[in-house]
Amino acid sequence: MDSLLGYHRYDLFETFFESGNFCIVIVDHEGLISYLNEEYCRFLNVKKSEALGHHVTSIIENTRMHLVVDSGEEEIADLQYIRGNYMIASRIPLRSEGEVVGALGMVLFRDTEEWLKMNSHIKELLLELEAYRTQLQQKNGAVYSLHHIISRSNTMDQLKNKVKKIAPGDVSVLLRGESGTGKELFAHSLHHLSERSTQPFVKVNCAAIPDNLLESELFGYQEGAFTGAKRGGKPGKFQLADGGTLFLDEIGDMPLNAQVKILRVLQEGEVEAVGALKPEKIDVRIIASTHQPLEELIESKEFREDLFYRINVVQLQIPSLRDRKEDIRLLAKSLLHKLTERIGKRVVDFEEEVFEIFQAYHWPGNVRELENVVESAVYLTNTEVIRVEDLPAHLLSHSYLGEETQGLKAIMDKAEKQAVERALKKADGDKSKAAELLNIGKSSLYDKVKKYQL
Ligand SMILES: Nc1ncnc2c1ncn2[C@@H]1O[C@H](COP(=O)(O)OP(=O)(O)OP(=O)(O)O)[C@@H](O)[C@H]1O
Repeated sequence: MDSLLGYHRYDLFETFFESGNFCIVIVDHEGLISYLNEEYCRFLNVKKSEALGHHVTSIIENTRMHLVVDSGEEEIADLQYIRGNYMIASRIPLRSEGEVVGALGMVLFRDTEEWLKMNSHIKELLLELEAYRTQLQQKNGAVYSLHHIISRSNTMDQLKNKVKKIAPGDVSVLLRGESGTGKELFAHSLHHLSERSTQPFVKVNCAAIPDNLLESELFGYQEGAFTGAKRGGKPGKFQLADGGTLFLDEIGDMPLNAQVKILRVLQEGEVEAVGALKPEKIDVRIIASTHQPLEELIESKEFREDLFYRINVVQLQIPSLRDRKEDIRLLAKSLLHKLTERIGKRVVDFEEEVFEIFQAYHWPGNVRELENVVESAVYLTNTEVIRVEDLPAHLLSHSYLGEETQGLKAIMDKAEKQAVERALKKADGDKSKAAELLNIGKSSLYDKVKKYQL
C-alpha cells in the first residue's frame, strides 16, 4: 500500500477525482479555482480552461468555498441552490503546516431528487419543507434579494449598504431611477431583509389599473357592492399586503383621485372596501418607485405634495447603466449565464469588441435593454461566443454617438480606430488584407495604424 501511494499518488488521485460521478472543486487561499473535475465542468456547463484560475464566485452559483477558506470551518452536507436545483455539497478547508491553504468542495448529490432516492427516510421532511417553501413564495411574492442585484460599482455598493441599514425598520422608501435600472429588485430586497419578510409582498402597478377599477383593486369590495361583484367579495391589494409590504410601482403615473385615497389610507392606517359598512385596520409598509420627476409633477399639480412627503421618507436613487459602466461586463456575463440556462443553448462568452461596444453605448433602457440585447444575441449566434455581428444594428451605429460631449471629430476618430482594429483582427494582422477589407489604399492604412498606434 505504501509503495502504491508512494509511486502512483498522482494517478490515484486523478482516477479518484475523475472516475466517480461526483463533482469536485479545489480552490486556493484566495478562492481561485485550482482544480475542477470533468463531471463538475459538465454540470456547470463551463470549460475547464475557462474556470481554472478564476475566482470561484464567478464560476459557481451561490458558492461558499471562499468563505470556508476564510473561516477555516468545514461545512458538511450543506444545501446549495445551483442551476435550478438544490444540491448537497460538503466543503472542507485544506491545511498545510497549520495554515489554511485552500478548500476542497464536493457535490454529493446534484439535485434533491438524486438525494431522495438514497435517503428515503428523510423524504417526508424534505417534501414538507418544499411545500412550505412554495407556499411562502406564493404568499410572499418577493423572489429577489440583494445577491440577485449584480454590480461592482461603488455607487451600487453604497446603495446596497443603505438597503441593509433601512430594510429592518418600517420607514417608507421611494425608489427613483430610469426605467429598467432595477428598482423592483431593490423593492424585493428591502422586503426580504425586513422583519416583514415572512409576510406578503404585494405589487401594484399604478400605471396599469384603469380608473374605474382602482378603488376595488386597491381596497377590495364586499359581496353585492355592485353588479358583477363576486360572491364573498374580494380583498384589495392593501388587505392582501396586511402585515407585509405594499410596492407601489410607477406611483408618478397614478391618477390624482387615487392619490387622494391612498394618502388617506396611509394617514389613517385603515381601508374601507367598496360597499363595506366600516373601515378595517391595515398595517403595511410602503415602498414606492418612479421614473418620473415628481417635483415637476407637483409644480404642475399632477402629483400631490402631501403624498410625496408621505412616501419620500428615505429616497434611493438607482443610477442609470451609463453612469456605472463598470457594471456592464459583469452584468452581461451574469445575464448570459442566466439566459443560456433558461434557453438551453451553450454560449459561454462575448468577443472583447462586444464589450467595447457595450461600453460606448448609452443604454436608454438600462439593464432591461442589456438583458434584451444579450437574449437576442444568444438566439442569433452560431458560435459559443457572442460576436459583434450578433448585436442589433442600432447598438453599433449608436455606440459611437453615445458620448455627445466628445464632439464630432473625436467620435469619428473613435469609429475609424475601431474599424481599423477590427479589420486588422479579421485579417490576422495582415495589413494588405486589412486595407482591402476597408476598401482603402495600403499607405492610407499604414497612416491610420501609425496615427492610432495600433
Ligand atoms: N443589477 C442587476 N442585476 C441583475 N439583473 C438586473 C439588475 N438590474 C436590473 N436587472 C434586471 O433588469 C430587468 C429590469 O429590472 P426592474 O424591473 O427591477 O427595473 P425597474 O427599474 O423596476 O424598471 P421599470 O421602472 O421599467 O419598472 C429585470 O429583468 C431585472 O431582473
